[in-house]
Amino acid sequence: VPRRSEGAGLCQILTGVMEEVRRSIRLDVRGGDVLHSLLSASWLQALLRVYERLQAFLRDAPAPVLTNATGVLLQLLTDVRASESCSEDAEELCRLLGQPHLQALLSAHDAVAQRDYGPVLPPMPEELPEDEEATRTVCLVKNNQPLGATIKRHELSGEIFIARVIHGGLADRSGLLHAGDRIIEVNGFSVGGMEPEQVIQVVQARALGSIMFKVVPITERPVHRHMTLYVRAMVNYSPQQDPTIPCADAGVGFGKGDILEIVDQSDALWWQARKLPGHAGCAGLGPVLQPPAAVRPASTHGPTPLSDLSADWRLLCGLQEAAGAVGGRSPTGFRRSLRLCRRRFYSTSQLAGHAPCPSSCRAPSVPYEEVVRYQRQPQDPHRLVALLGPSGVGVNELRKRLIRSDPGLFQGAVPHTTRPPKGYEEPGRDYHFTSREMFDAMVSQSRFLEYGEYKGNLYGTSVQAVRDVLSSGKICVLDIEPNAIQAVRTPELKAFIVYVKPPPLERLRESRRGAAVATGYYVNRPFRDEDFQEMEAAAQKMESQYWQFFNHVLVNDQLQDARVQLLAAVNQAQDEPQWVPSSWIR
Ligand SMILES: Nc1ncnc2c1ncn2[C@@H]1O[C@H](COP(=O)(O)OP(=O)(O)OP(=O)(O)O)[C@@H](O)[C@H]1O
Repeated sequence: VPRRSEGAGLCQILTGVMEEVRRSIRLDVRGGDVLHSLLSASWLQALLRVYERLQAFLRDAPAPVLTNATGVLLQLLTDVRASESCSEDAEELCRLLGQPHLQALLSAHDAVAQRDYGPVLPPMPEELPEDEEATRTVCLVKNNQPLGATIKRHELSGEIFIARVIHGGLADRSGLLHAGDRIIEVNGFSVGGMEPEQVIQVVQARALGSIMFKVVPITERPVHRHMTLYVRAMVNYSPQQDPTIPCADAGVGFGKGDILEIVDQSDALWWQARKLPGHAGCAGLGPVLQPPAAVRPASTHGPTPLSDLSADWRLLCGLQEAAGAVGGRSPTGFRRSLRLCRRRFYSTSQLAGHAPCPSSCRAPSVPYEEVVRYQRQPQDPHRLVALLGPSGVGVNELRKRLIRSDPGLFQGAVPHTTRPPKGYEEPGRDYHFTSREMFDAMVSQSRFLEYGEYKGNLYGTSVQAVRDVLSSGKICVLDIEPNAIQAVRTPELKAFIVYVKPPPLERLRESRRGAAVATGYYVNRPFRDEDFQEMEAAAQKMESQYWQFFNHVLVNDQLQDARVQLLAAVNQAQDEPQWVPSSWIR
C-alpha cells in the first residue's frame, strides 16, 4: 500500500493506479483485466475509505494538554486562598473550582489522560514452584441458556475434562473454555474425586449468575474444522432415544428431509449441527454416520480412552435406515386409468422380457445428502414438477387443473405407447406411437423415466418427452410413482417433488362426497370408506419410505385450495432459492 507521505489520500492513489492498469489493458498486458476488476471492486474501495478515516482519526484525535489537571487545580486554590487581598473575581473562581462536579470532571480527565482505566494485575510472586501448572480462571455469567459444554471423566486418572464445547453456546462464545481443558475447581469447590454428575450438580446449583471454573488449559488444542456444510437428513434421529450419544441433552433431533447446517466436524463421530431454518443459537450433537470403515476408533478431542466411545458401532446400526429400494422403472402415468392399473396390477419386476432397473436408479442408503442453495436463473430451463401420492388422492386431478390454469406455461410430457392409435388420437400430441422393437431399444438405453405394460401394450414416459417441454420454455408437470423418484432427481431435470397427502379421514369423507373413484378402465363409483382407509394406509407407507425426497407436502382437502397452494409452491420452486443436492450444481 503506498504511503500517504505525498499528501494524496489512498483513494486518490488507487484512482491513479487504476488509470495505469486501464492503460495496460489497452496495451493487452497479461493479467491487467484481473487486476483492474480487483482494484475497482466496491468492497476494496470501501475498505480503503475506512482505512483513510481511521488514519485521519489517529492524526486529528485530541490529545490531553495536561495529565494532572486536578493537581494544578489544587495548587491554584491553595495559592489564591493564601493571598492576603482576595478580589471578588478570585473568590468566585475559588467557589467555582471548589464545586464537586468540576473536580470530578477534572479527575475523570486525568484518569483518561494517564490511561488509568486498564486492569491492574497483581505482581507475579517471586518464587513459583517449578512443577506448578498454569491454570486459568474462567468466569461465565449464566443466563437461561445452557452452558454449551459437556464434561467427561478420564477412565484411568479420574480427572474431569471438558469433553466438547458446543458451537454457538455460552462457553464457545466466551472463547475461554476448550475441549480437553482439565477442570480443577467449580465455584471454589475442588472437583478432585468427583463423578461428572456431581460436577454438574455443582454447576446447576447456581441457575443464574456467574460460574467460576478453574481449569488447566489443554496445551495442544485440536484442529477445529469449522467449514460449514449443509445436508438434508435422510433418516430420523432422536438423541433421547440414542443410548450411545455422549450427552443426550446436547443432541440435536431431526427428521427425514430436515436441512441441517453442520458447523463443526472436528470429531470423527459427532458432528455439531443446527436445524434450519431459524435455529441461530447453540448447535447440537448429531451422529456422523459414515460407513463403518470410515469410522475412526477414537475421538480427536481430549485425552483417551474416552468412555463415551464404546458404543459407536451400536449407534450406526441403531438409527432408522434410509429407504433403500427407491428405483425401478414402472408404467407411465399419463392417464388416470393407466395410473390405476399400474398401481393395482403391475410392477417392474413383473414385466417379463424387459430389462430390470439399472442399479444406478436405486437410492444410495446414505443418512445425509449434501445440499446447496440453488436459485434458477431466468435463462435456465424450468425445474420439472413431479406430483405423487397414494392412489385416488387426487394427483391426476391436481395435475390436470394446474395445466388447465395456464396451458401456455404448464404442460405434460407426451408418453410413448406400442398400441395402435385410436381414431381421435394424434401422434405426438396424445402419444408417441412406436413399435415394440423401438420401445425395447429405448428401455435398454434407459431412456424412460417410467415404463410398463398394460393389456399387452407398453407405455412409457421418456426423458426426451420431458426435455421437449422444458426446451420449449414451459414447466413440465408429471405425475409419477415413487419408483421414479431417483430417475427425476437429476442435475438436468432438477425435479421439484410435490407429495399430495390425503386429509384426515373425516375430511376425506366430507370433501369426496360427490367424487368418483376409478376402479377399472370404464368403471367409476362413489368413494367408500374402504377406499379412504386404503388411501391412508398407502399414504403412511409412502411417507415412511420416501418423505426425505418430498420438496413440498400438499394436503388435498378442498380441491380449489389445493390447486392454489400447488401453484404457489410451483412458482416458488422456479423463482426462489431452494435447497438442492450439491451434486446437481457441481
Ligand atoms: N380435493 C378433492 N375433493 C374432491 N374430490 C377430489 C379431490 N381430489 C380429487 N378428487 C376426485 O377424486 C377422484 C380421484 O382423483 P385422481 O384421479 O386425481 O386420483 P389419483 O391420485 O390420480 O389416483 P389414481 O392414480 O388412482 O387415479 C377423482 O374423481 C377426482 O376428481
